[in-house]
Amino acid sequence: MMSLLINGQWLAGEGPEFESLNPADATPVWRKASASAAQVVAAVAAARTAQPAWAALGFEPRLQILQAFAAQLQQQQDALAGTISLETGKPHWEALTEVSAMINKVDISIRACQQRTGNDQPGLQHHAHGVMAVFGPYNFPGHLPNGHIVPALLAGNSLVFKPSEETPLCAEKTAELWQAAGLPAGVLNLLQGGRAVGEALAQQPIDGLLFTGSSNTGRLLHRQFGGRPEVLLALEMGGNNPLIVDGNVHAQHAAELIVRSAFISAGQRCTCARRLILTGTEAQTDAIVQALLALCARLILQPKGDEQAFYGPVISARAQQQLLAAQQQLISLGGKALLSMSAIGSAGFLLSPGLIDMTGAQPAPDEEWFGPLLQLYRTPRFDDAIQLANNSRFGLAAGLISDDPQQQQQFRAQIRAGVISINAPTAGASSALPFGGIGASGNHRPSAFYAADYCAWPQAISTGPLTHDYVSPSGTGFRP
Ligand SMILES: NC(=O)C1=CN([C@@H]2O[C@H](COP(=O)(O)OP(=O)(O)OC[C@H]3O[C@@H](n4cnc5c(N)ncnc54)[C@H](O)[C@@H]3O)[C@@H](O)[C@H]2O)C=CC1
Ligand SMILES: O=C(O)CCC(=O)N[C@@H](CCC(=O)O)C(=O)O
Repeated sequence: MMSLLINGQWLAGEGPEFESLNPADATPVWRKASASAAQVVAAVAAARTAQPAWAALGFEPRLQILQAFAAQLQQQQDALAGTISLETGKPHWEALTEVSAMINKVDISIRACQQRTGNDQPGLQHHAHGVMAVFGPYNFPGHLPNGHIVPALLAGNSLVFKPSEETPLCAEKTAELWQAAGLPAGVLNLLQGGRAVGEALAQQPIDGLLFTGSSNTGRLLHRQFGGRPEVLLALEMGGNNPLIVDGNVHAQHAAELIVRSAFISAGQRCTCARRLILTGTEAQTDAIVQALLALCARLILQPKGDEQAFYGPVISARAQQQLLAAQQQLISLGGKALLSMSAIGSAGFLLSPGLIDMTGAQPAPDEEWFGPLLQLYRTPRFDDAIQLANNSRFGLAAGLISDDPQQQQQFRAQIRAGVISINAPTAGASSALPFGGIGASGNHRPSAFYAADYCAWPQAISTGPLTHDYVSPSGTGFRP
């Protein structure tokens, strides 16, 4: 069965078979063969051959193909959302917002490319890097790889896309839409497979690697790229995101923002809040906790991508077990389960939300647990809350819920995170702004609006009239 797209041809993989499952009931969705080492080499060679003509085509014709892709997405919106929902377990309404983000990415990338790396400024032009590899995560199998693919193609690069092994069908459907949009053969190649295929691709003679995924994998890639400074490496990684809440705010409003920050997508967003830090008096923090618990009790959780559900299952049995083990670890460190996260149903990987009070417990590991597990810390003083929030090796997202202008000002000045929110959910970042973290969350190559920057390299041009004046008779340093 055809699983790879190389030089415009759908081919059967020659590596080991693997499958993706529907997280709602653990039934198989996609089962095909991964790419062999030789097919990885062939995909990069196809991209290398196709790239010069793609770059030479010019900005306008490339832009038209991107717009045709957006039109394809528009036409297939419901079907693609169905595939995303099937393979990730997210509710259909949420998968539809993911496809909308993919559509909007095209116009935003065109604006970003013109503003940040346009060729109409005197003395400056930009060139594509050449062949870029794109590695995608499972949580947004459409939108997040698309956030690299669209700007990279617009800039004139050719690509080899290696999606997450959890979501091969989403990638296959997206690649079909690129073909239908008229993208020339070899400009976007698709390789399916897991870690082995990723490692093989990273070792190829590519010009850039655009990665969205976990901090551990990003670090491995960074190590693998040691000694290859000429290869562009853009790493978008995870976070251990704090959300500070001032005890003076309306408890119900705070609870709604906390739930949207921590539990959207079953906590499977890199921007989800992981550490809730409540400041204020005991009575104030108790009121917020009570409102939060009451709201969590009203959450609609469905194993299948139900239209009504707030969130669906986590991606796999392994993820589910890791999250339950993480909760156990927090409890063994002295955490109190105010809401115990537990597996729901006999099939599928649904988890109820968890809230563990870590106040006074031994320090929790500074890890990203990618699911609906929220740690709670109470501290009376706002200064301490900021310190606690910054006490992480990560620096992706951070939130503040407070009406106090002074607290807002202090938060803006002192918080160490690339994506911050004030009285808004931590998740749901804008594509029209830069998106990336500091510390262990990235390598200072933010994506979204700034993706244009890592998709092209600048060339400064000096021009002058061709005269003899450079070596003038009166010029310093020359004999008349
Ligand atoms: N900062 C950001 O923009 C975002 C970050 N993420 C992060 O992604 C993670 C969830 O996604 P996952 O799919 O679990 O990430 P992951 O790191 O397991 O996988 C990402 C990609 O890298 C590949 N890969 C894994 N090991 C590899 C290796 N040794 N060499 C080469 N390639 C390898 C995978 O097959 C996949 O295509 C979370 O940590 C989350 O925070 C997710 C969304 C956005
Ligand atoms: O990449 C963009 O266009 C903007 C960033 C974005 O969409 N972020 C999303 C999802 C990322 C994640 O958390 O996995 C968000 O902030 O919700």
